[in-house]
Formats: sequence, structure tokens, C-alpha cells
Amino acid sequence: MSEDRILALRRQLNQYNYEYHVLDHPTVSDAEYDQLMRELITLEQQHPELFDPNSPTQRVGGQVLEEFNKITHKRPMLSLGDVFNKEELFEFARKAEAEVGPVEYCCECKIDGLAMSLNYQGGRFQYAVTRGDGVVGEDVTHNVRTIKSIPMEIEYEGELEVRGEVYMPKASFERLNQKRRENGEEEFANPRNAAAGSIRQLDSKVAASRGLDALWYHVPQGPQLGHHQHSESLDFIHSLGFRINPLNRLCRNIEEVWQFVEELTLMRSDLPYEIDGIVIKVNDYEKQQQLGFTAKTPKWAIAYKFPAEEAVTRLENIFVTV
Ligand SMILES: CC(C)(CNC(=O)c1ccc(Oc2ccccc2)cc1)c1ccc2c(N)nc(N)nc2n1
Repeated sequence: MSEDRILALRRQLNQYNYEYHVLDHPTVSDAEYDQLMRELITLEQQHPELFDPNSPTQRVGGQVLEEFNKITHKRPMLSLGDVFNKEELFEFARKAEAEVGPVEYCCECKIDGLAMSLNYQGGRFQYAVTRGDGVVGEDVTHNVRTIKSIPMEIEYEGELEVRGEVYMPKASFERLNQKRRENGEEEFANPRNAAAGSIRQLDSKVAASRGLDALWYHVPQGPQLGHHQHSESLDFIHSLGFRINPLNRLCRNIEEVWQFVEELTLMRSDLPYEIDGIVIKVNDYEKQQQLGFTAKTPKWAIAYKFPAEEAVTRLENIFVTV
């Protein structure tokens, strides 16, 4: 029966997407994947009554919007306070530990992309919304659907929100600017601008061509799922089929956090994506609750920011030309 075949093909192709884009471990050849996809496209054309926006066939884009709708976040997407050196970082830790005693920290790369919130209901992807001003963002569902490492179906029946960063890998950025140079178009200044420009395309075929990816780090339901960011929350997000950053690290104290900062400072240029800092979070949710928030930012998390690279490059140029 065609409907059974369509549902089976969708499940199978979603599984192959997960293996290829999340596990980096495909179990079928591209040829076999393409053949199944062609079969599903044909069957869906014969059965328009079975159209499903979450079908694997819809991930290549094709929807062109007139404008972006706005969506109000169910919970605010908070911003982070910044620190710029070791002294300020240690002061952040001293203040937190003065209030709640010794704490462990979860350290995560601060990917230089754009913050995104995904909504799922009944195990199915519903919409994606940008951070915007933290309260209201733009509905970019049609473009986020083309990011193949984002699952369209998850094993979670209730309503779930997952937050993270959509970004353009350095390799995609180089390819895109190479193409723009060849077409005499203006190049993007950096991967962050390129990602923001791509996710704000009204034509999802353009977004689909940009090689965007995403990494996830927050579920507002976190405290209901366990007691720590690392690793219950991160493991939960990963178990649902989302990509999380393997570089996330649990640090037993602020000295270990500083070791991690020094390590990442050295390896930053070799990463496949740009980072503009490291996010350091008090790992225990009860202690996060005790520390609370300022007007706009958590008192239990901080962003350690790297010195801006282009500034360093410019200085080098000045010395070189002199
Ligand atoms: C820590 C948090 C701000 C997420 N947390 C939240 O957004 C958040 C939001 C409401 C919360 O609780 C409230 C619930 C209702 C009202 C107010 C707060 C708790 C956390 C954040 C922000 C940016 C991040 C980034 N660029 N990279 C990584 N790796 N992690 C990041 N983490």
C-alpha cells in the first residue's frame, strides 16, 4: 500500500540523515540514499493528500515567503554577561562561590553564529525562531528545515523546546565566498554574517545551498530532566538526535576552567567553526536557581570573550607595512 511505503521511506531516510549529518557515520551509499529519495518524491507526487512539511523530501527548500512572521518566545532567550580576561573570569567565580559554595562548571564553545530556538510537539518539528530581542524573534522555520542535522521527528511526546546556535562552518564559508568572487558578488565578511544572511533568506532554496549547520545546548525543561547541565541535559539533547559539541567540558573548579580556556585559545584556529568565546555555566541546576538572574542575564553563567581576531590582524598589517 503506497501510504505504508511513503511512511516507511520517510522513517528510513530520516534515519539515514541522522547517521550522515549527526553521527558522521553513514550506513548507505549516496546512490542508495538518492534512489530511495527519488522513490519517495515520486510517491508523494502521486499522493498529495499525504503531504507532510517534515518529510525528508522537503529539506531541499523551495518555499518562498513574502515576509517573516514574528513569534513570541514561551521563555525569554537570555543573553550572557561578558568577561575579557582571567581576572574578570575568576571574579565571576568568586562571586558565585561566595553565594552557593564550591561549584563545578560546564564549559561550552560560544559558536559565532545565531541563537535559535526549535519547537517540537508530539515528537514532530513545529517551528524555528531566531533570538530576536530575547522576547520576540523571527519565524525562520522554512530555512531551518533545510539544515539536515536537525531532526524533524524525535522520541518525545510532550512539547519540547531546544536552543542552540545555527552557524556556517568555515569550509562552507570559504566555498560560498569563492562562488561569490567568481560571480563578481560582494563577499561575506565572516561566517556569522554569512549565516545570519542565509537564515534570513525568503527563498529556502538559497538557504539550503549555503551549507549551514547547528549545535544545541539548552532545553528550558532541563531542571525537570536532571540536576546538571553536564551531562544530563546535554546527554538528553544528544539522545533525541540533536548535535551537541563534543568539546563541551565539565570542570571541577575555576582553575580547570582556565586550563580549558588556554587549550581552546590555542586550538581555536583549527576548529571547523568560528567561536568568539567560551560559555562557563555553574553546572548544578539547584545552584543556578539560588544564584538567579540580573535584569537580562543569568548570574550563574558568563561568556569569556576572545580578543577580536581582525583587530589583531590589522595591528600585524601596520607593523608589516612599516
Ligand atoms: C545560559 C544561556 C543563557 C541559555 N539559558 C537560557 O536561555 C535560559 C533561559 C531561561 C532560564 O530560566 C528562566 C525561565 C523563565 C524566566 C526567566 C528565566 C534559564 C536559562 C546561554 C546563552 C547563550 C549561549 C551560547 N551562545 N552558547 C552556549 N554554549 N550556551 C549558551 N547559553
